[in-house]
Amino acid sequence: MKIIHFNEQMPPQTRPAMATIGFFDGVHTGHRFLIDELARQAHAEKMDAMVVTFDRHPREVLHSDYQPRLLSSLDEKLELMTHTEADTCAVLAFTPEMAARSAFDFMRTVLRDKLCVKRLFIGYDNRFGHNRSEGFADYLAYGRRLHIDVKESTAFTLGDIRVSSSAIRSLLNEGDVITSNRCLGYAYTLSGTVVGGFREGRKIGFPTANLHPFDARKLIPHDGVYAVEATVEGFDRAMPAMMNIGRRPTYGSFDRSLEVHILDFHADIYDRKMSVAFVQRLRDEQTFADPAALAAQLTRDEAATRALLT
Ligand SMILES: Cc1cc2nc3c(=O)[nH]c(=O)nc-3n(C[C@H](O)[C@H](O)[C@H](O)COP(=O)(O)O)c2cc1C
Ligand SMILES: Nc1ncnc2c1ncn2[C@@H]1O[C@H](COP(=O)(O)OP(=O)(O)O)[C@@H](O)[C@H]1O
Repeated sequence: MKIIHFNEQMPPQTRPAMATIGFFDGVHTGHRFLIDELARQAHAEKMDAMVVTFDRHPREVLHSDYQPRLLSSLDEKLELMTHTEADTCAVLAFTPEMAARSAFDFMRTVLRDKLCVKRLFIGYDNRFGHNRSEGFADYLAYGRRLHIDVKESTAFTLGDIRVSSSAIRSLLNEGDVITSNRCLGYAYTLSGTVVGGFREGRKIGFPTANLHPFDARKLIPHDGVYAVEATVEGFDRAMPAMMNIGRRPTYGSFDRSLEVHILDFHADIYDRKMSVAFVQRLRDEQTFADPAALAAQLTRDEAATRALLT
């Protein structure tokens, strides 16, 4: 897949494209359904299948009160896009100038003149252009003037769930990683660096690698204990592990931390990159009478993790 970092000075694309536009947070099953249908049509007509997206969430630039936590960083999104049938992903810097453009101006100067878009698929709930003030009927009318064939795509559902980034955020905020993973089509993952903690873990026989996420904007699932698959830089396979997201109440009250104990593993991994893919939530975080009681529970959590992952 070709990645274009859009800028005003770039020469126009010459290959006619069928495109879709959106933030595509998480590149979930609904996004992939839309992109793969677009690609099928584009390839049948010998056109480029193009995804047009933004480098950051519009709300971040517009300083909106509600800032959604993200399902994917830009790097993760581009990596996920390589697993779709899209030929090209055009990444636009979402700047205040970009936000100020009208939908018509955007369609004319960016989509038609630079990206050579001939057909545009717009998600059933997608809006773009200044203040998101227009709707599908307007895009259709602008498309007629600009010779862009505008199509509306339908909602993708899995059983009774209408898959959307916000629905998946809600599921992760409730700790329902099983349903969120079904909607995503892959296991939700957090990546970061292993940093030092309080050195209590090893005293109770459960050393924990503390994960410091690369992107502070990523969504952290609901507090609690999870079975996860951990991948550590320098080790070639995913390893069964258990993770606590919380404030370690047994030891006092602390900021939220992400602590991962990898099963059957003994190595110093400070400063390494680590990714954890969520598999299942095991329980709430609890306050134990003492570290020995915590250790006894961790032994039970380990057995549950082993039963799930090995
Ligand atoms: C799977 C797992 C579950 C945990 N559950 C709890 C818990 O319910 N309550 C708690 O106070 N600490 C819990 N912890 C312990 C803390 O997350 C942390 O590992 C411990 O305080 C040691 O921290 P340190 O490694 O930074 O010294 C759990 C740890 C793991 C790995
Ligand atoms: N099985 C394991 N799972 C996670 N980390 C481990 C494991 N074995 C050794 N380690 C190492 O031990 C460190 C954690 O030890 P711990 O006593 O919990 O201290 P701290 O959390 O303060 O760093 C990890 O960062 C890692 O380098």
